[in-house]
Amino acid sequence: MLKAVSRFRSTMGRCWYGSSGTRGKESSSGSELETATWGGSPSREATLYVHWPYCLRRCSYCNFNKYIPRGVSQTAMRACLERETETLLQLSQVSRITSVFFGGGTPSLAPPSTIAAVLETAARHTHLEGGAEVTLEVNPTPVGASTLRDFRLAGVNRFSIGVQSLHDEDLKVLGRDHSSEDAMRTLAEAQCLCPGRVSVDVIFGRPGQTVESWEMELEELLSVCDDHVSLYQLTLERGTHLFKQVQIGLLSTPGDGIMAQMYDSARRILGKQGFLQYEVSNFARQGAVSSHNINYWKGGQYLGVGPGAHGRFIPRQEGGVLREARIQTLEPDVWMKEVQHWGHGTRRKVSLSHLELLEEVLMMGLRLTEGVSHEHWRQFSPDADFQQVLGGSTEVQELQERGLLVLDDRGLRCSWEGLAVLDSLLPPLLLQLQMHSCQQGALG
Ligand SMILES: C[S@@+](CC[C@H](N)C(=O)[O-])C[C@H]1O[C@@H](n2cnc3c(N)ncnc32)[C@H](O)[C@@H]1O
Ligand SMILES: C[S@@+](CC[C@H](N)C(=O)[O-])C[C@H]1O[C@@H](n2cnc3c(N)ncnc32)[C@H](O)[C@@H]1O
Ligand code: SF4
Repeated sequence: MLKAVSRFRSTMGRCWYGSSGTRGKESSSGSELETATWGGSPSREATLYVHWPYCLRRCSYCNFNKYIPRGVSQTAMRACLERETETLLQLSQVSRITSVFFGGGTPSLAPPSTIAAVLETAARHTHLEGGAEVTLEVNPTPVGASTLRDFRLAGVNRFSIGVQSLHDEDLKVLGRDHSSEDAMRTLAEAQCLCPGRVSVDVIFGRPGQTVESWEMELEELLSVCDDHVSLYQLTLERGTHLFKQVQIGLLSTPGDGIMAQMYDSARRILGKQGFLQYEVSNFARQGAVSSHNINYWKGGQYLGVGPGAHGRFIPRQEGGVLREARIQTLEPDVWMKEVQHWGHGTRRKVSLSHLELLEEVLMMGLRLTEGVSHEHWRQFSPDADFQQVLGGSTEVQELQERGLLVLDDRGLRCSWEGLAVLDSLLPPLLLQLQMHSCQQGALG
């Protein structure tokens, strides 16, 4: 049986936990090939991700990098975020920031002046266009109308609201500290401030949920929401409270078949309401796609600032020519000390080989409904097109014959059915890519 695509972890997770990140080399010995490969894209451009690591409490399902604040110095935190932004901008020699995303944790707990300060720092050192997408993730509880307005004034022009569910009982199980009424109010306030640029995050596959109740809940949400919806299938993360509750039999989550039905019906309902699916978990109408997240899926450069933030960029100031995968120190107090001392809190950096870069382009790009176009692939792989790389694989051909994968004059993409089982399609594709790369190495 085909494995369903994990509609959460790999959706965003691979943006920065790329497999290649753990296999790359710690050195950064460049090669002509890498420079040429990456040279095809506008490498002086990047997006900026800023991680706010604090939350008011821990949701039962979440294993993101977050901490309950105890005596945080807002002044020091702000200074460190500004300093690290400056350092990474200089290191990358990026001249244009095309979007900024404040994620977390709960960045709506940050003082709006801190958000403004980071944006001003970015604008001081690079070209940050007036219309560039600037997203802030918002938890429906702690933020009042005036604060959302303050964030708007600070430069935020897109809000991503963590609604998660419209059922109060389920919100309790998830350990959320807001009600569905709070979520509705926050959503309405956000829509007044940024019409057409408000997104909602919803989790499905919750304990006790049925396909019918999910369909009704989604219909209700779509009657009030704006033009962007992100649907995440609940992932039971080891070490979380929810994981333990399920392990000891206190709660149970729907089985794979039900999860697949929930995903399928959600896609149909969203489609009927005019939402186009543009990625495994993301749907937009009126063209309200998130340009920041699309940059991850299209293999663009990004800088990651703040505790635990991930980045992918070429450190040009150091003479680097290979793209590096970077992760900043996780623990906020330690991260702050490092930034105060060194100007940045990069804990780990590995150079990505050409093959690793291509693997990322494929894994990330196939999450998009449009897939990877020939033109896009050529930017990273000028010497071997899809036919040359994948043509020799009977397994890949079989996926095409079964109608899961499409390779045509537009490029490589998943079919409707294929997108739902993307995790099963990737292994043969990656294997073929690796074999092709080995053959080329042997010939060269
Ligand atoms: C890490 S949170 C940060 C934003 C904000 N603190 C919030 O909770 O809305 C971003 C999104 O990740 C999703 N998420 C986190 N853990 C998840 C899990 N185990 N399974 C599915 N989705 C998850 C939630 O939908 C959440 O909106
Ligand atoms: C799950 S996504 C939700 C995006 C949202 N649905 C939207 O449309 O804007 C956002 C989360 O991914 C994580 N994230 C995104 N980019 C990151 C990066 N570069 N480094 C570390 N975490 C990142 C953060 O935890 C953030 O809260
Ligand atoms: S889901 Fe959001 S609010 Fe809940 S613990 Fe995770 S980051 Fe914090």
